[in-house]
Amino acid sequence: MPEAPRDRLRALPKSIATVCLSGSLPDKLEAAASAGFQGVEIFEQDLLTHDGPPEGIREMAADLNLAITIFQPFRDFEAMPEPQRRRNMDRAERKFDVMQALGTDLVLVCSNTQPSALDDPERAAADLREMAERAAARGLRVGYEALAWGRHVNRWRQAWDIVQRADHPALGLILDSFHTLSLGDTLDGLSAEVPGERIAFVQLADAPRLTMDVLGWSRHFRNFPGQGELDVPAFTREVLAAGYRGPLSLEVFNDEFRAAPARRIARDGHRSLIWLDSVIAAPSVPAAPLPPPPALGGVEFLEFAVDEARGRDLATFVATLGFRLAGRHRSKAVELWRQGGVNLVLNAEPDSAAAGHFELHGASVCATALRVDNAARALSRAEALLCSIWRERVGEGERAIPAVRAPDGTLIYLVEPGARSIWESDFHLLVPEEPAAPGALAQVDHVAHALTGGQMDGFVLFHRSVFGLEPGAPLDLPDPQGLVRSRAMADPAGRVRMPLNVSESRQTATGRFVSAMAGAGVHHVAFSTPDVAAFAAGRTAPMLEIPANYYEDLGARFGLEDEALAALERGHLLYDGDGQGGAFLHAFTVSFEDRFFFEVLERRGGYDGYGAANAGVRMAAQARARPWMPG
Ligand SMILES: O=C(O)c1ccc(O)c(O)c1
Ligand SMILES: [Mg+2]
Repeated sequence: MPEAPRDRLRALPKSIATVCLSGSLPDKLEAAASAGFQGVEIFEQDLLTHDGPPEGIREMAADLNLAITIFQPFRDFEAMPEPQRRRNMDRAERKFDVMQALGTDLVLVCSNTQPSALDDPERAAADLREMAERAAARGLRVGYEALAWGRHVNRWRQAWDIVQRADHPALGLILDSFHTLSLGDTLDGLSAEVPGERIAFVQLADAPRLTMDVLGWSRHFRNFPGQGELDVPAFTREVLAAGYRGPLSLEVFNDEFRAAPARRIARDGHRSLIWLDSVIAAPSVPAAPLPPPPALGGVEFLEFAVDEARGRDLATFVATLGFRLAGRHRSKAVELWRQGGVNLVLNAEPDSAAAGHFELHGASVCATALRVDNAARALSRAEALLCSIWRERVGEGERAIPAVRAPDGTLIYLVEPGARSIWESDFHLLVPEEPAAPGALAQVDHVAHALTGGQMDGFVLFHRSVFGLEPGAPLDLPDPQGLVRSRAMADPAGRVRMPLNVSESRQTATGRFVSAMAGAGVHHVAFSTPDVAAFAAGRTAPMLEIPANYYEDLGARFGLEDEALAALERGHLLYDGDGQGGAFLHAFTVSFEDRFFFEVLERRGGYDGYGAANAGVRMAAQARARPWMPG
């Protein structure tokens, strides 16, 4: 019986190129092994800069149980005129010496980029045949990869044509998802044209869609599968369908990755392959290697780390938005503030996860609780995806809520609907539920995060793989003090939404937040209401002032009546439309100590975005506004 693609992937060794990781070569090997990889690609540059013989690398890798899957790259080899041709053969022999010392049998030859290279597939094939013959004499193999910017060879079909012409058992084809997908090519037809055993090696990388030269794109902006916008799952499916059985190897050139701790990046890399494994499954495959992502029912609560004084201030602030004290924890210094389906937990309990967070970051969101259909299953998925799990100590009779630690160190609690709510089991509830006033806040619509440079890809992968949130297209938002890059994550039903913002500048709204917070965290929380006009009319919250010019322009852009514009302006409301009858009305509070702020919004007619068109106006207003101060 033919194996299902998914089962094949699970059996394939997972490898990562040393070029993905920061640090010395021993650091890189150690990080790859600790993240659970079985193999590494050794980049020549990492070997050249290493102070020690290749035999030492071989031993180090063996001690870590890492296979050296390939040595690379070997450049500008094929189809060179003489005398370079002869010199290249000598160069190859010297690389073979290194490979034997390293203990790897495969070398990657990438297609020639030299202007002097001949446009002659027969010559390219003859050169590769000779190289393969020399390799075979030592028990080694050669793989040929088309670089997307190769002088004459840049598509996998051209590389395969040359490999076929060379017709040597020690020469195979190397496929790299970036080179194929960046040119708009696919592997369609691969399994009909290339026998699996002729594929010598497979490299995987994703990337954001950028309009720039492909070399620069490849050298600086690749990322791990699931972090970018290329169809790496489709690519991988084709490779497996062709019968390839070798390693799947991550090869990512990325400036941010190379500036980040190697262990974190290696763990993200392994997580990306586990995720890939789960999404390439054909629907007909029965056994899931990963429990499916949870069905999400929204945000059950947000927990703020405070001390007693900050807790009082924050309570005063949220009261202006209509929240009421609804309960006190049975055994801890924790209050519940509630409105509609929104629960805000103010945690001032010493010696708790919240207290640790407060020490480090000050008043801020330390945990988000998601409503999930099955907490145990969600937890086992998270564990399989290399996440760390947290269990807070609980008092007698209180409910233990399991949590996953997010990449910023905050907790994500998993709350399952139960016979007794966590509020009933853990809190003395104070006020009975009342019917909602007009304009009352109903749900948490989205929780926006501010990230420090280099954190975006890790966050995207974490939320995509663990919770099944899908990333939207990356957006550039203009702050008066610099650029904010944004990407919104949401579950398919739109119940959990999480825009992620990152800024290189410390002066933008995002950058100031990250400075104030000493790290990444929740930047703002948006609440939905069925009637934002009623909210605005009855508001006592300190809202962000919006300049009159904004409303002038709005009238012109959307053809709104003067009456409607005046109402928006009175309510400090921003407006966006999706061109399909959907509309978005939203207003912002000033910030709480320049740390975080709240948004109140109404979605109409299926509007699915976040008012990105208004982000520039909001950020400029925030640059002018003073934070809210108690009293
Ligand atoms: O950027 C490069 O030159 C380069 C080298 C080797 C590879 O395998 C590759 O994909 C790119
Ligand atoms: Mg490659």
